[in-house]
Amino acid sequence: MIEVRAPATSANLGSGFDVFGVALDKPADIVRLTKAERTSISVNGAGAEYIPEDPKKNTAGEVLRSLGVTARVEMDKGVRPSSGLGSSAASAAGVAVAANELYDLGLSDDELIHAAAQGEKVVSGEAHKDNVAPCIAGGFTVSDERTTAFDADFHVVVALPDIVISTRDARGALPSSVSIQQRSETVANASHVVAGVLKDDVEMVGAGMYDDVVEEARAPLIEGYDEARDAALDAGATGVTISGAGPALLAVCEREDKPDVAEAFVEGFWNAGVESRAFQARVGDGCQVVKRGR
Ligand SMILES: Nc1ncnc2c1ncn2[C@@H]1O[C@H](COP(=O)(O)OP(=O)(O)O)[C@@H](O)[C@H]1O
Ligand SMILES: N[C@@H](CCOP(=O)(O)O)C(=O)O
Repeated sequence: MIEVRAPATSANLGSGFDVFGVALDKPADIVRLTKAERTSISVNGAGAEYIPEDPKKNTAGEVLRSLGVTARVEMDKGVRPSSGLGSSAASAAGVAVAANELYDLGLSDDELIHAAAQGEKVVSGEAHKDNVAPCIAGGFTVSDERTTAFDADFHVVVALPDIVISTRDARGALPSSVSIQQRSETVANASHVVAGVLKDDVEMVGAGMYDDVVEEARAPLIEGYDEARDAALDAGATGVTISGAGPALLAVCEREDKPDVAEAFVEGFWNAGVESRAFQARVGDGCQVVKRGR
């Protein structure tokens, strides 16, 4: 038996749509794998009632199939599904890492990320790596065919409004093309995010997260987005963006501003008539094997 802690992740970071992602220090899933002749999945915890146990419909089942192994999978969900915090990715990544250990597959992080992304395809229709990559590698990651991981530990606040948005629906809201000017603005902003991570400059990271393509298309799906975003920026956030496909919002800020930003997020959504909760976090490590047994 292998037990893995798989962290929540926040993908995109605005200008890095489908490419950037960060692992968060909390919340997390716990996945437990035991060798078995056929794959079975049991789910409990946050939003378990919305998560299929059919291996063909659960990200974990597709990951095991793509690795050519079977196992009994027990999931304790700490990452609420359809919130924009990589819930489906946490299961996919956690199971990939656990299977690698359980069957001594000797796979690299890039190979595990590829396998986990096949799981994401079951759910959102596309094998995007920007959740599973930071979930496996930890820190801040830049992913296309390959993944580059960076140590990062900047502070964030996450606001979770009482809204549900599936990644598949949010991807359907995107424009089919962008202008040359939008392309160059996005490349510039995304470059500032990477530079800010490398220079440990939270102002630069926050400013670089600005995006007027994906964010503009998805903001209408999140009631209270404008009020919450403006309130968080006024309270000291250096940048605010939709976390993944939403509805969660992610603010980057200095450590000392986290309580004010969290309070501002909730007040901003409240003023728009939307219940929400906010939690303080920071960029953290990737999947970790927490238990080995028979
Ligand atoms: N192991 C899993 N964990 C969470 N969601 C899963 C899993 N397998 C399949 N799903 C489906 O994926 C959806 C959540 O994924 P998604 O819409 O991408 O949101 P997010 O990954 O941000 O939580 C849920 O509707 C759920 O039915
Ligand atoms: N790049 C993807 C990220 C989805 O993240 P999730 O946490 O909402 O699953 C997208 O924006 O569609």
